[in-house]
Amino acid sequence: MSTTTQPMHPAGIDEIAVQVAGLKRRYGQRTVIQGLNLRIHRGEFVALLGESGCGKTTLLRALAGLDAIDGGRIDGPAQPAVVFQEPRLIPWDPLWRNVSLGLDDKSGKPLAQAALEEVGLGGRSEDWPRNLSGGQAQRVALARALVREPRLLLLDEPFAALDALTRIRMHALVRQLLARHRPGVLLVTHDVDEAIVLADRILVMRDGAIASDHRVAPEAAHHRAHPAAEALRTQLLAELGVASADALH
Ligand SMILES: Nc1ncnc2c1ncn2[C@@H]1O[C@H](COP(=O)(O)OP(=O)(O)OP(=O)(O)O)[C@@H](O)[C@H]1O
Repeated sequence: MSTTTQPMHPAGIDEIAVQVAGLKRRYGQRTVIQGLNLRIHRGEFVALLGESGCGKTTLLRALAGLDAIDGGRIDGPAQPAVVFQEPRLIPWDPLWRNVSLGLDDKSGKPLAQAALEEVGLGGRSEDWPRNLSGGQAQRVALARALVREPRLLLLDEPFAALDALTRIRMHALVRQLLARHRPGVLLVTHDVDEAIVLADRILVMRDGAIASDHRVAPEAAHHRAHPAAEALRTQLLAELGVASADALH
């Protein structure tokens, strides 16, 4: 069973970050995405859940312009910002240069320094990627993504490789950063609780399309044990084919 509702986006936000209509993507004879529709506004945080292999990364790569599409339309920025599971930093460039990649050095360096400051690494701009922890490296990747004030930010499981405490700190940081920069965000994750904590809307992908679209009530995002969070978690796990009791183990 799925609940396909068209939730309201937060008040005052009407600029579209990306709009997808009738998207189709094939690998050889195999159709992975078929007739997918999606709209994300600026300032809106959308999480995408779905069983392994359902096509989440394929969708993200299409939105990122990394892969061609076989049908439909994507109306959005040609080069949105992307953060992957691994930070993908250039080892022989200091942090500021990693963050200002593609910008010219003169204007890029102060922008990169300000972005590093924002992610709590203000004193480290001349340092090297090899000297960073996993969480710090991922903060540099976030700074690099936000330094150009993107209209659309794509996050492909960016916190999956981090330990639980670092992940919680990253969630708080991401919320702060996004409140300031207000891109539209699409987060691919396997973590139902991460989706509830971070997202305004949660989409479940199935059979190559968006099967359901859930608005996250603010009280559910702020309190894990709130009945609204419990109800949404149970609903999402059921849609993903996992009983809630199994998810605890
Ligand atoms: N380059 C490729 N060539 C052929 N098939 C591919 C390719 N990339 C992905 N696929 C197939 O497309 C389907 C969707 O893959 P995708 O990586 O988008 O799934 P996913 O939902 O992101 O999975 P996961 O949650 O496990 O990361 C899978 O069946 C996969 O085998």
